Amino acid sequence: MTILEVKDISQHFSEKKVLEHVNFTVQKNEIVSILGPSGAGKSTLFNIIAGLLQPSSGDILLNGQSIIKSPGHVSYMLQKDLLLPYKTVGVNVALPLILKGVPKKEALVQASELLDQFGLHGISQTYPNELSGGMRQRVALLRTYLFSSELILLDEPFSALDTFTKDEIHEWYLNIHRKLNLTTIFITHDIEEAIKLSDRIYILKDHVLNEADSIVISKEKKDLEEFLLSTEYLDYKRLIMYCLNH
Ligand SMILES: Nc1ncnc2c1ncn2[C@@H]1O[C@H](COP(=O)(O)OP(=O)(O)OP(=O)(O)O)[C@@H](O)[C@H]1O
Repeated sequence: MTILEVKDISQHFSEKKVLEHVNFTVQKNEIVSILGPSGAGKSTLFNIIAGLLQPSSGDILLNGQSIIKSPGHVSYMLQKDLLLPYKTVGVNVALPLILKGVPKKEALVQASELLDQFGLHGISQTYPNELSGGMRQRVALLRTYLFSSELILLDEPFSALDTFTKDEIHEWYLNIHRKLNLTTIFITHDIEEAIKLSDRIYILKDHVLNEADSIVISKEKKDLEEFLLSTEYLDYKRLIMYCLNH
């Protein structure tokens, strides 16, 4: 089932052409990555999907309804976690519920349950600066989920983390994605991360991105470690590097 349709989006800033006839879809429960060189227009595309930027032309449909220049329909998380430092982790996670009008006490109970469910026991009463980078990102991801569960946009959420923490958080995210039935679009520069996490990869290059050029990653995600050592994985990597360079 198609959740998101990006229809013929073009974006020019004065004379500068950034996106030109971008067309793709995202299906329910997919993880889709958008890979592309620096300055290709990935964040611009996310800002358009998030309703923060009006494109020069084209349309964005969420479940068939246009969401052009209409923020609040999708959840959007940037590289920096933007947790409120003077609020506890529990309040930070509960914030979307409180903003939706859920009474604070009830919101805190729900936030605490969500933290417990996803391996973050006993940190509700702590403050963000008491947590490691990886833990902060997990807290921020759970908060992003509570903003709206339909579609989550993640702009390089793991790029500041070290390899070891990244590996752990990838496994963790795949788990919550599955359990919470999420649909996610990732922006990343990291080819390995894209192969590991995605069902499909789109490459944004020379202002263009087309549904027909998506790379489908068919893998048994049951054993991620085995997959990362397989020739199949290397073949995907080679293919993506070729697409980025030609
Ligand atoms: N508001 C704006 N006005 C003018 N130019 C802009 C504006 N926003 C983005 N750009 C330009 O559009 C191009 C694409 O920027 P964007 O941030 O979308 O790329 P990106 O692929 O996300 O890059 P990176 O991977 O480095 O974050 C850049 O050349 C940038 O300078």
